Amino acid sequence: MPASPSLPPLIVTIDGVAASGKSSVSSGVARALGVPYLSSGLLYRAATLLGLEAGADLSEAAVLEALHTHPVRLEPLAQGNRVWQGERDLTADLHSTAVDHGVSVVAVLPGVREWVNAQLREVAPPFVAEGRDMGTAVFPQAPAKFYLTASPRVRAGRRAQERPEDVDAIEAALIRRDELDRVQSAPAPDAVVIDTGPLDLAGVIGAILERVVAVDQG
Ligand SMILES: Nc1ncnc2c1ncn2[C@@H]1O[C@H](COP(=O)(O)OP(=O)(O)OP(=O)(O)O)[C@@H](O)[C@H]1O
Ligand SMILES: Nc1ccn([C@@H]2O[C@H](COP(=O)(O)O)[C@@H](O)[C@H]2O)c(=O)n1
Repeated sequence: MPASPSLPPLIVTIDGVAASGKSSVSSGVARALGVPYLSSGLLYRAATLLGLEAGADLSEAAVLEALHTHPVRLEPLAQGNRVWQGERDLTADLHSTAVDHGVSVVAVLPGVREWVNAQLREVAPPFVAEGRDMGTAVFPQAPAKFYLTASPRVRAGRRAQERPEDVDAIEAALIRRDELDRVQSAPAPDAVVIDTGPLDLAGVIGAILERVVAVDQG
């Protein structure tokens, strides 16, 4: 009997708009599958933090110089990613208001996108990759792609439970970030789009796992 062809190690991509649940859902899916997940957003945030700390403008040259001088690396754990600069753990500083405001400006710089994509492509699959363009630009070959959405109000309401900020201000900031990120945030044509508004976290994770298992079994 001929040997059955072996399937390539699985890549699952989970893209979506800001605060749609990408990291919580990716962590849940990754833990269920026993694989790591990769947060591309944390790398864009780290590039922004280094650019801000360098004190210069957030120009491409300044940000790339900062990344070159102080190399950072992603630690892609299933329970939550961390970003390191040598022995310094940057993770807790990556969701500040200053980084939130600057990140979309840094993320459109082509050299920064190349830097992030190269870091992600160095990781050997299987894994879950989350962000905006995982299923389109970075891992277009992935056999299982998902795109998460929810209304700005729903997303802001969820965020307001994590942060002591006004829900209207959070909603306005999310709408601004969605607009600035629009170019790289188009769903892959072969992605399954999930409106997470009516679902709880377990419901979204369950829907994705059901589909992933079907894809993985050929
Ligand atoms: N389906 C859901 N039901 C209820 N709460 C949810 C759901 N999905 C995500 N959340 C909550 O919404 C908040 C935002 O989720 P999360 O941080 O995972 O989103 P994200 O897309 O990774 O955000 P960002 O784009 O800012 O990195 C978290 O508090 C999370 O627990
Ligand atoms: N694939 C990606 C991922 C992220 N970005 C940019 O980074 C910002 C922060 O990402 P979060 O996932 O933490 O929301 C996001 O607003 C984008 O500007 C990106 O461009 N591509």
